[in-house]
Amino acid sequence: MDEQKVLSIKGLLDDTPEEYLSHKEKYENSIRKSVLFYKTLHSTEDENMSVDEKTKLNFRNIVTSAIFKDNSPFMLHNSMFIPTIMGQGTDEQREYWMKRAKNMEIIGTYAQTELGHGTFIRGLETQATYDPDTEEFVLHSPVLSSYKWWPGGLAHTANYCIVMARLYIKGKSHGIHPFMVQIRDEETHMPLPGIKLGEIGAKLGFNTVNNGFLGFENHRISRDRMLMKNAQVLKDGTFVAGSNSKLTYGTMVYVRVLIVSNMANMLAKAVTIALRYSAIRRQSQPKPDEPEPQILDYVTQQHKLFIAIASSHAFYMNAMWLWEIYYSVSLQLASGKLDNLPELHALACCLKPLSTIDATAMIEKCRLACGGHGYMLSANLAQTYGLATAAYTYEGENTVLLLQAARSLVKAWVGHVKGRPLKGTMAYLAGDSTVKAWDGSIDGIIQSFKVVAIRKISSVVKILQDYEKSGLSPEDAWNKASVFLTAASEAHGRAVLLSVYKSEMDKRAAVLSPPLRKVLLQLVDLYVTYWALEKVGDMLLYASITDKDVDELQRRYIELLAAIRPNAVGLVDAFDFRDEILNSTLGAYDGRAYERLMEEAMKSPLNAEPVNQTFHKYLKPFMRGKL
Ligand SMILES: CCCCCCCCCC/C=C\C/C=C/C(=O)SCCNC(=O)CCNC(=O)[C@H](O)C(C)(C)COP(=O)(O)OP(=O)(O)OC[C@H]1O[C@@H](n2cnc3c(N)ncnc32)[C@H](O)[C@@H]1OP(=O)(O)O
Ligand SMILES: Cc1cc2nc3c(=O)[nH]c(=O)nc-3n(C[C@H](O)[C@H](O)[C@H](O)COP(=O)(O)OP(=O)(O)OC[C@H]3O[C@@H](n4cnc5c(N)ncnc54)[C@H](O)[C@@H]3O)c2cc1C
Repeated sequence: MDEQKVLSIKGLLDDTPEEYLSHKEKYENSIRKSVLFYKTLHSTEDENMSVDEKTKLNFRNIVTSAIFKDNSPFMLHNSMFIPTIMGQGTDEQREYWMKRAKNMEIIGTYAQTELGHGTFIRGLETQATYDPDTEEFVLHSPVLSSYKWWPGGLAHTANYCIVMARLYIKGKSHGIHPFMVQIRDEETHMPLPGIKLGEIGAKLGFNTVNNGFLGFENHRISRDRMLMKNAQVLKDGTFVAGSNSKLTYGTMVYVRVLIVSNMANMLAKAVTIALRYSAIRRQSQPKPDEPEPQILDYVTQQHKLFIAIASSHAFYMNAMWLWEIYYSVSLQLASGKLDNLPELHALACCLKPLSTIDATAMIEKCRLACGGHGYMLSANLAQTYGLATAAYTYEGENTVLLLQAARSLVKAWVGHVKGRPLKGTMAYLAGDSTVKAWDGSIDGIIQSFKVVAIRKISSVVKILQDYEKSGLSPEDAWNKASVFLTAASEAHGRAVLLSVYKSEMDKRAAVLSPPLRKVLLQLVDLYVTYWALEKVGDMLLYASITDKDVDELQRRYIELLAAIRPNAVGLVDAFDFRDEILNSTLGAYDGRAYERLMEEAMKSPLNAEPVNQTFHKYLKPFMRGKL
């Protein structure tokens, strides 16, 4: 069913703006709409759809659920609960649980993070102790810090949950494994015995996702509730290890890839709002005898916004490219071939951080570009920022992931120096690490970014080796060099983002009409030129750019802004967001921002009466000196 039909469903859109609801009302309203939304979508699903098709439809669920201005309490059900069953369950477990989950007979979440640990998965404390006498696992939260904390939908929505817990058999720890746990009665929705559930409280955003906490008091589950695709516990308690303990972390890689495409979507929404508003907003009078210009004609405004359009395209192209790698590695993993998993992990550890760092910063810049009206919640820019900035932290905090990528880059470089061949997205590290003369072409600039990455990686390896020669342990050397390790990962990520965007666009250019090709390639040029100027220090240090070249780059950048200006509104219209999904007084297609701002203002409960009751209760006595 297309968005048109979905969005026309009565009751799906809010009469009372969510901003004026209480924390509890926001959640209850979001449940009401999520149920309406999914019922509508599921009522149209063709039962003959393959699982893959349905999964894609669920992706659309998640994406279109953005109309709630926040994310749905069902978000984790689709984005992690179902993918974990798919990726970590045996065929039999998949068959049973996927049917129930996809029909929404059960609602699930993914509980890994604890009050005391988020990044350090090996430090998780929730226990799953195997009892061979009863063929059960005993789930227990030994201390407060072991309570699951953060999972979306956990507080009041989900009745099942994938719990990542430390497996103990006969007193021995066998690491972290996934367990399917029913947490609420399917009829009464009451928490089951030995299970403590609750909500973690109000947050910067995600306030309808129902993030919760979960504690176990010796809660028993049957043996078949451990998802046993990658490792097994036999009836007698024998532990059968998987081919690679990190396969348990597979859902995280999947979601990190999903996040890159989601950042493309979030940034596209924000720049659509800000750019459309910039086209209708007129301000100041630089030329006395002319009317106030559109603020979009200020080059500083173009500088704030056009890079966001290009970045959304870049993230989308990189996400589609990364999805292809993900699917291919997933097929290889299914046949026991693991050797490309580290590279996929390293790529996700670069692109998820860079896309979330850039998107968060550019969404905030879109808000700032709208002046006072950008500060209104009715503009839906603050909420979009709140959703995007969460992705800096969840699914692997960005610094930690960049350090993970550095781990792979350092290993690859040390291996290369010893003569081991480099492969895949790291093959360029074997390339020439000096730029003879600055080549201001787009391909030349991208090559310079690769040189910057090579030089940063090789120099941070030298720093590590010098620290270790000085007597530091590898761990202390690593920590001491970690600022430059993350810088090396960022440089690698930049080189990947730029080169993939360019190459993916070049592939598509051949089938585009000449006018469309011209505009889209202008965005590629803008993106590459913008980042060369942003990283001009690295270019000066490693890519032999001169001050004359920089001057040329700056002039080219300004010309690109001017060239894109005539198509700017068309470029955001091409994202094709319906007004209901933008959900913004500033970004509506008809450009009636002022009327919409007033309409929304009048919905404030305070405007229901001309004099608020506090005047007579407090103000008047106060002003008469009688308080
Ligand atoms: C409205 C539209 C919405 C659209 C959808 C958008 C997406 C929706 C997302 C839902 C929103 C919110 C939900 C959020 C959920 C969560 O946050 S779930 C919890 C996520 N938590 C994490 O990601 C924890 C991060 N920590 C880690 O990944 C690991 O602990 C870490 C990488 C830090 C490694 O820790 P260490 O203990 O230091 O190291 P070790 O465990 O020994 O591992 C190092 C070793 O293992 C390899 N490795 C690590 N991780 C992986 C992996 N995932 N895959 C493959 N390999 C992995 C690593 O390369 C090292 O290998 P080496 O050979 O030893 O070098
Ligand atoms: C909106 C939101 C939704 C979430 N949803 C879920 C969910 O559904 N399910 C779930 O399981 N979890 C969820 N999480 C939790 C999320 O996965 C964790 O917050 C995340 O993994 C970071 O862990 P942490 O919070 O413990 O931060 P920490 O790891 O404590 O990070 C704090 C600081 O310490 C630094 N740091 C930590 N380790 C290192 C290191 N080794 N080297 C250098 N610096 C380090 C970090 O860089 C950071 O600056 C969610 C979080 C948010 C914000």
